[in-house]
Amino acid sequence: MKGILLVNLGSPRSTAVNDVKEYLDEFLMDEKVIDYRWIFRALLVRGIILNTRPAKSAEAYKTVWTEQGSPLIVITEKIQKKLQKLVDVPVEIGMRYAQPSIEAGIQKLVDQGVTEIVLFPLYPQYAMSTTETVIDKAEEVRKKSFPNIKINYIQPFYNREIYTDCLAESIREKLPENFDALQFSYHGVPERHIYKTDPTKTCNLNDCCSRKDNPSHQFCYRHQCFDVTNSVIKKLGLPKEKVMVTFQSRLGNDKWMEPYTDETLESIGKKGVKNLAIVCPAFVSDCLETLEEISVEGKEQFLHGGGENFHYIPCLNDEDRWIEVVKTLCEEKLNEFYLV
Ligand SMILES: C=CC1=C(C)c2cc3[nH]c(cc4nc(cc5[nH]c(cc1n2)c(C)c5CCC(=O)O)C(CCC(=O)O)=C4C)c(C)c3C=C
Ligand SMILES: [Fe+2]
Ligand SMILES: [Fe+2]
Repeated sequence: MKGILLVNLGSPRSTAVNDVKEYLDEFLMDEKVIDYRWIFRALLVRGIILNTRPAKSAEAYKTVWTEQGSPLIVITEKIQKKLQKLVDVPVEIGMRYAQPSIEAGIQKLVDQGVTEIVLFPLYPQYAMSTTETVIDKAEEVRKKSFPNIKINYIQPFYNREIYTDCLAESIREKLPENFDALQFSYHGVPERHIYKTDPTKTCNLNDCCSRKDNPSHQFCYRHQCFDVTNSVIKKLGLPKEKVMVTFQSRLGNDKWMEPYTDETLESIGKKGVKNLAIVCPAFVSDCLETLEEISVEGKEQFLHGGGENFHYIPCLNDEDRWIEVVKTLCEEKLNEFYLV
């Protein structure tokens, strides 16, 4: 029997500082997120970051937390429920960090008689810190606890027409009538991650990411962000001069991909962008990074820098057209089981 596991990043179990600390410890001690040797990672995470960040992050989580819990988990559950109505195989969810874990999600499927799983990492673009770590974790769990099940992974879907059509339509409906610019703010990654995962060692984090057809693109997060932006603005008929791509949420002292979202928001008001629309297509579901960092902090930065109207465009969340895309991508992979 087949089944589907939807995997998202995960959130702390509550907004208590200790729960946030436990979550950040698991997240940041992942070698695909902070890719230093264990001892240096532990010194940085446990010796520095976890002393101050949990309290700050807990305050931020409090501002977005709902009665049902973390927005990211609540929305992932909504996607699961809607998808379950459209497909005739069991659908469960699992989080890369904290609960419900990937292991718990697989166990639920196995308890329903599932032996072949389509696992969907809910990230449009590939990154070592997203898709890759999800697959690593799922393989670790499979080998340890479920050696007899098969898992078929859905690959990043940034360049699938059904996805970019869906995103473009969603943005079109939510764009305000008047805006001077549309900003695409993607979660950032350290530049080092891009070089590290480039099998061709040709990406220079510059023009090569915007070039067409380069073998490095399959593992280039930066290219994949540009590709989504280009597809969407073409479908919306927007001129490039009205569009910006920036990268948010940097952490630590490494050089992260530029330009930075916060610096851009602080400066564009003075450059004449008074009415801004902003969208975050690295996330399929709204979460701390969109609801607090962009909608609250980002808005303040923009207004402080001379901007006047800030319009946040929500993620795809549980929109019906997005659930149809999820269904199609899952069904393609479910059908592959019949081919082997
Ligand atoms: C969408 C893709 C994501 C990438 C790429 C990514 C890389 C990445 N993130 C951190 C550090 C943090 N991220 C945090 C929150 C967070 N990150 C993503 C997604 C990506 N991260 C999401 C969806 C969320 C929100 C989770 C939620 O519960 O809503 C946090 C925790 C919050 C905070 O303290 O600010 C950290 C820390 C690194 C270091 C990294 C790449 C190396
Ligand atoms: Fe992150
Ligand atoms: Fe590139």
